[in-house]
Amino acid sequence: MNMGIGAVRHIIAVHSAKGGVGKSTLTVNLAIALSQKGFRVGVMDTDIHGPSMALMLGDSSRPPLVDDRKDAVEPIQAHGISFVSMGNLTDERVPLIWRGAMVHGMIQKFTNHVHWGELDYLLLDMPPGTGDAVLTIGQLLPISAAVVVTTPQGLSLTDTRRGLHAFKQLEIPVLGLVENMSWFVCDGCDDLRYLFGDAGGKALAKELDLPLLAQVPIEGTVCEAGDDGTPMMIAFPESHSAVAVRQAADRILAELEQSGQIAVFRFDWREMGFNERETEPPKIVPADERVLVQAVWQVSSDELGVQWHDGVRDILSVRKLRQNCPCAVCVDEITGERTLQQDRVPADIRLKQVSSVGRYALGLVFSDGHDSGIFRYDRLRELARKPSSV
Ligand SMILES: Nc1ncnc2c1ncn2[C@@H]1O[C@H](COP(=O)(O)OP(=O)(O)OP(=O)(O)O)[C@@H](O)[C@H]1O
Repeated sequence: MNMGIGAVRHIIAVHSAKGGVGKSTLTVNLAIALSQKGFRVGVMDTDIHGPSMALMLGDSSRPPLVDDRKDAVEPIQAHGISFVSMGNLTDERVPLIWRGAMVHGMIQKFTNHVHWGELDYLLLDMPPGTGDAVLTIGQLLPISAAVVVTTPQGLSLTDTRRGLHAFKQLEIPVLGLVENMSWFVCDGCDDLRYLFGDAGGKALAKELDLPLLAQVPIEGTVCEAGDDGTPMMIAFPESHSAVAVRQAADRILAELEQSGQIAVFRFDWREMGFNERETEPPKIVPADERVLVQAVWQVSSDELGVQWHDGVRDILSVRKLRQNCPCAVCVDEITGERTLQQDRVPADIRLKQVSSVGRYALGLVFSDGHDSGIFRYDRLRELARKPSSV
């Protein structure tokens, strides 16, 4: 994916339906486990209301500006990974009570104004729960896949299901569950003891039809290392929890490979001037041929070009797009009937803005001010093949 600045191959969301289950701890340690395998890894702390990355990675400094630019910063480098967190921009002890719109703005800043450079994996420490913030992030970023963290005591089927439903809506595949604080080693006898029996995580995974990627033990060293700013993958690389996190990282890579998941590129542009018709897409085509949409470009003032994964190119008239807007204002949600009167769409309608929505759609803003249409790629392709009347 092309981020505002830099290129990221895969974005992986680490999520939990409930707070306090160790999602941030696992995000950081998974990121380090992946970097120890030789990958270039970044972490974006999207848990804006409760950022903990700066503390866990032991660096609360401000991100440095890129050269002499005022609008771009470098991510902070710590323990072999890059990261940004609100914890580097505000005092972590001050809770942020922000409205959704500001969360949206901050994610855009973390995406467009951070010089991530070339990354193999960008891990997102997601906000807990299944609220708006998760949907917003899923729509703003082309997330390749998600990993769900739970604990034996947090094994709430209903909550986890709700979380999974949000990912399904966003067409983000879930690679599996990681059960944290699942077991411990008995001090006296070295036996493994499961806090609530070893079947909990397995049963939940079975119930949800997801792989159980790892069961991470509860260990004092995890907490200690997190509080000290040196994550346990570095401070205690031979601990039971480090071994389990390495196993989770291996499984994530394997599941990602097996599921055939691919990185999707991100784009966001406003109306631009042009002198001639551009029938060739610009050279922003990712190498992977499975990417559903390889390029989107402005062919002329009233045409949009799309190049698909199979090399097929379509040129869609902007007026036809506006006439076929699928939003609830233009189509009756219950009957499915089009309420927008086709002939009322001006002949000279233009596009003001085009952006990718998550990994599945285009968001279009038209010159008549209409901005609520989300055009799914599959429907767009169908539309391109419909006779041009409507
Ligand atoms: N396996 C573990 N063993 C011991 N302590 C752990 C383990 N995992 C996490 N912790 C501790 O549990 C606490 C909560 O962890 P963390 O902040 O990662 O949770 P979270 O799910 O990200 O929370 P939030 O919902 O606030 O974002 C921290 O003090 C952390 O050190």
